[in-house]
Amino acid sequence: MRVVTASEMYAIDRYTIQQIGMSEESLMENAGQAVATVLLERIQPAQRVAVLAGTGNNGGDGFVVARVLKSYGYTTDLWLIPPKEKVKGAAKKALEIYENSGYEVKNYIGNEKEFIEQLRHYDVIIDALLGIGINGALRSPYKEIIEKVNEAKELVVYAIDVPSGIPADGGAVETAIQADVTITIQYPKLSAYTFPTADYYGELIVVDIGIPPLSLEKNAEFRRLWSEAAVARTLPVRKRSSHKGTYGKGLVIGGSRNMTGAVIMTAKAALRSGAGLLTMAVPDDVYPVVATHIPEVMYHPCSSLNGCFAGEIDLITLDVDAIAAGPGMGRTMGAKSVVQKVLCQDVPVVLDADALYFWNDYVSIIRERTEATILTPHPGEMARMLGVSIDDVERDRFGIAKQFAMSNGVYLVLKGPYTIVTTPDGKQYVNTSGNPALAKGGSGDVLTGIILAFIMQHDNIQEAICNAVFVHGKAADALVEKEHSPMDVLATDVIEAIPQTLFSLYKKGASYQKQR
Ligand SMILES: NC(=O)C1=CN([C@@H]2O[C@H](COP(=O)(O)OP(=O)(O)OC[C@H]3O[C@@H](n4cnc5c(N)ncnc54)[C@H](O)[C@@H]3O)[C@@H](O)[C@H]2O)[C@@H](O)CC1
Ligand SMILES: Nc1ncnc2c1ncn2[C@@H]1O[C@H](COP(=O)(O)OP(=O)(O)O)[C@@H](O)[C@H]1O
Ligand SMILES: [K+]
Repeated sequence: MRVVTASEMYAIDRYTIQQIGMSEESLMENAGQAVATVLLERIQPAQRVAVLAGTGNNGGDGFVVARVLKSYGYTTDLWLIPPKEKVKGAAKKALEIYENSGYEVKNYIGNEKEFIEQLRHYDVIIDALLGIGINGALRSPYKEIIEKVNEAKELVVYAIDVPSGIPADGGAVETAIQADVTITIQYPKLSAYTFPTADYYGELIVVDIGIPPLSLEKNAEFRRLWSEAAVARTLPVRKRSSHKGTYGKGLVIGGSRNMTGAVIMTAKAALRSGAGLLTMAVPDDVYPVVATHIPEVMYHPCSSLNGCFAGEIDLITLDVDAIAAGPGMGRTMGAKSVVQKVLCQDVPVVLDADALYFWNDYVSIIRERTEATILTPHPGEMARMLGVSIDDVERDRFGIAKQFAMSNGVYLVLKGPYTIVTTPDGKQYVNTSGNPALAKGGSGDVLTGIILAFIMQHDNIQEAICNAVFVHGKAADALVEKEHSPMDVLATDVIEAIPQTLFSLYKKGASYQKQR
């Protein structure tokens, strides 16, 4: 499933109309019919429905929906919010068809009191007020209407395309429809995967209105959801002839006197995710503490300074296939020196947490690297690396991630709900698993371990990273689906949930894997 911006959606519509030859009216009819098909499955015939329609084409979709619901015998009122003469183009045509079918329009203007009075008699509201064409702050009377609808908590609200009032590409929200369900036309918009806008969507359903894929290819950047089916299809299959070396010799670098747990979790997660051989490089001051935890791992104690890395690490002797550095490493000159040495190795490198702290001192080395560099900042780390505020990052997660990954030639994992993986050539993948149980210290360390293990086992780095991010979130989902609340989950629980998550994904992919 691809994800688009508002301007891409307009370009797609234009191309479909002008180059492919479908009429705007037929697209609107398809949109309204597709939305109505979903509604007919969900709304009970006894429920009273109000369709609230605005000036633009979102309102146009609403006219089609109201006509279909009425023709199926549903008790439906169509409330037209603007004066009728403001409705233009395809929407005007859809309104004419509605009226020619013998159906009545209720005008909001002049009947504001009746509208408010009626509101409490409805069961269902179809929000066709504003779509992706919203511009600036909400104007009257939309603001008041939306506030009234939101106040009526017993109403079930279905929004068409986007909840009216939210910016389609994401950003700050002042007033917007709080939908129970949003039925999005053809492709989900960015705002469904950024916050605070995503909170207004409720359940998201995407309906196809028959736009040919060529219109998308010609007019939209590559941005897609990475879902369970994609993971099941791309998880690597272990060959019967394989041995531990087949699945990579990984190195996890981290730990310091104040933070011994992070690196242990990274290493455990890597082993649970299939790393063939794993070595942990830790400051020798903390080695005795760390070494008691994982019998399967090998150790490479490094010289310490005050419980942290002194700066030396013998990477030549270690001879590894991939490295993850950062968890619990501390922000010392010694740690910086170790990371610089790591970046000079010709193997894929994952940098997380403290290894991102001296970003400006690494940029020039990273840009020269030929093997993959994978950075996994959370929004706070991303903001610091860019010298902007966290709000700036959150407002434009997709844009910022793309610009950063392309200009530095890195794979960027911008974490958070709907983690975005961006490749060095700017392709973007939105993760669909995970829940707030992961909002706890240590979650990121676990993810780093899964990524390390997966990049050693997949042939394709993008698939490896996207699958790792998905498995991490899915493990947390599995925990809260049974036995755990979102409050009590520990990062170590997430590691323990990796086996069942991989088991279920492998089962789902089994039929596909047999065919290969
Ligand atoms: N071919 C197409 O373009 C299709 C469009 N579709 C629908 O059309 C929608 C986009 O249509 P439009 O471009 O007409 O945009 P909207 O339906 O979002 O309406 C924009 C209009 O709303 C008013 N408006 C804008 N900002 C406002 C504000 N802050 N406060 C109050 N009023 C404001 C203005 O009159 C503006 O012209 C999509 O979201 C989708 O629902 C679908 O029918 C499918 C086909
Ligand atoms: N509300 C949430 N929904 C989904 N995933 C989340 C949520 N909060 C955090 N996560 C995930 O948990 C991880 C947290 O990483 P990070 O902030 O680096 O944690 P830490 O540094 O404490 O290990 C990321 O993978 C992030 O995507
Ligand atoms: K809407």
